[in-house]
Amino acid sequence: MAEPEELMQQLRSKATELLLREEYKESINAYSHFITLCQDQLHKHHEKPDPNNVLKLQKSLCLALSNRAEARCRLREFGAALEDCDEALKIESTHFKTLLCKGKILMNLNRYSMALDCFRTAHLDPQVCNGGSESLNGYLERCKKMEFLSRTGAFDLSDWVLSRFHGKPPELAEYVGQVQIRRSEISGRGLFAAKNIDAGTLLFVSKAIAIERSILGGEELGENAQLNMWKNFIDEVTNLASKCPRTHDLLATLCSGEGENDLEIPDMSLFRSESESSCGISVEKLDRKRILSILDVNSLVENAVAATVLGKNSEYYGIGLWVLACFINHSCVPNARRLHVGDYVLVHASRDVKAGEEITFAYFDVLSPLGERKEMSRRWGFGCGCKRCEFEEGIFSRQEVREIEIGLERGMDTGGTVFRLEEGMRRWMVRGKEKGYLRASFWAAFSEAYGSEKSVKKWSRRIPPVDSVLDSIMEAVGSDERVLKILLDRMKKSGGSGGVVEMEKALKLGRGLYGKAMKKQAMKTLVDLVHEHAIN
Ligand SMILES: C[S@@+](CC[C@H](N)C(=O)[O-])C[C@H]1O[C@@H](n2cnc3c(N)ncnc32)[C@H](O)[C@@H]1O
Repeated sequence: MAEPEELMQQLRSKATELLLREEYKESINAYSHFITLCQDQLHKHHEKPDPNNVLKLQKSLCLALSNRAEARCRLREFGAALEDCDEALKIESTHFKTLLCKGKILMNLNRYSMALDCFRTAHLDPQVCNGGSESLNGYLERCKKMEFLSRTGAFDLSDWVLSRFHGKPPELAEYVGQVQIRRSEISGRGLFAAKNIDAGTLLFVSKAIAIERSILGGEELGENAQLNMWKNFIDEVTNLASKCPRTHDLLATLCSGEGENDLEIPDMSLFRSESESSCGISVEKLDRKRILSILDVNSLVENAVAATVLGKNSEYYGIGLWVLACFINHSCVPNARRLHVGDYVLVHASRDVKAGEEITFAYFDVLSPLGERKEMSRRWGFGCGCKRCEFEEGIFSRQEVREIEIGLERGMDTGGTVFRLEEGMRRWMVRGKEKGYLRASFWAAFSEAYGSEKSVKKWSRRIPPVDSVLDSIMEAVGSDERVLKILLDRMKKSGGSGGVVEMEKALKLGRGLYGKAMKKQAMKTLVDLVHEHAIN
């Protein structure tokens, strides 16, 4: 046997063995060596053609490229893996193994319809009849489902919720609904509703670029453990950005805390599932320092106050990056909430939103007074200038409001506090939504006063009915678990499940909290879980 051929034989066996042993890096090296030799041989044949040998070499090259793509795919080096697949398909356009691998890569990149094309072409291969069909059919079916979901946003979590999160979470896919990125009056860019949207409507579903999770030991996660998580998280994102051009370019669209108002408005197509691997704009290469700043400004904690994590217990803490969610600014009168399911975030309207209105999250607890919110937004690195903060600046500077705050700190009767505040609002001519703002700011007093039987009895003639208070808070700050809990407690105390009107109200709150991805029966189960304190 001629020497190069022998070497090639050895390299091929070694590369295959390493691939089977899941030693992907080493396998890639061996395949790369083999591929170079193969290409050299083919080049030589170009000058002195020997059709039989050329065919054999081309077959070997195609298979080697396909296997290297598989190894690269396992290491999540999707960009390079796709290039290998395309090279292999240039040699043999219907190569079964390559089409299967390319389909899997495209699914990982959320390019479902292109993945579907690959699986459909692979289906035409005669190999399908020789045992390859089972896994292919599995991928084909999964991909069809994901393509449909990403196009329609028809997610339904009902069965999983009804089984109280037993079993695997339902399959999700990335989806972008009626939203647009535009210049924001709040700060930099923001996400906006492209049409009128009612409470509970899904705005988008996004898969995390990366997530780092930990189980809480005791009450909290220790400082060291937190630092460690943070470091691992930055390492993972940096590594992914270096391997995947699309991830890199998506990260490059995010703000790093500087020059926010001069940042470009990215095209929405970049966030749709079928977008190209790279966004095509020339961006400066991100270094670790810049990635760190980007993560600092944009990462989200899964179990934050304005989020619900389904299917996990409360002993759990996770930090992650969901790109489209990074364009949502904060408001103390937010209109959107997020639901975490596996590695996906589902963002929905938490109350009715008008076309052109900015979509906003609560970055921190908005059921707290102005001073506390100011402190929390300072920690985030900005001063919030939303309309509620603007209105409350005037109100909180009043001597009477200061006295109420001090009274509360000193343990003043909460029913009395509510009474004083409601009286004050009448005198200061506070009307409509603004009443909801102030009630939300004094939530601690309102929840205690309306949550205690004794207090309700003592003050019921002098303070407004709980329903109108809860309605106004919900209208101001959207749905919140704590508001729902008070409503459910009242329904229970008034005997059983309460009236139809109250149940409808609870379900409406539920839709604002968890979105419409659940049928009525599943929403009832969720609402029950809230009452049993089993969520968050
Ligand atoms: C996740 S980004 C939001 C999108 C950002 N505006 C952009 O253009 O990329 C978070 C940053 O937006 C700004 N921001 C968000 N909400 C704000 C608010 N209510 N007031 C002032 N700045 C805000 C802050 O600079 C914050 O660090």
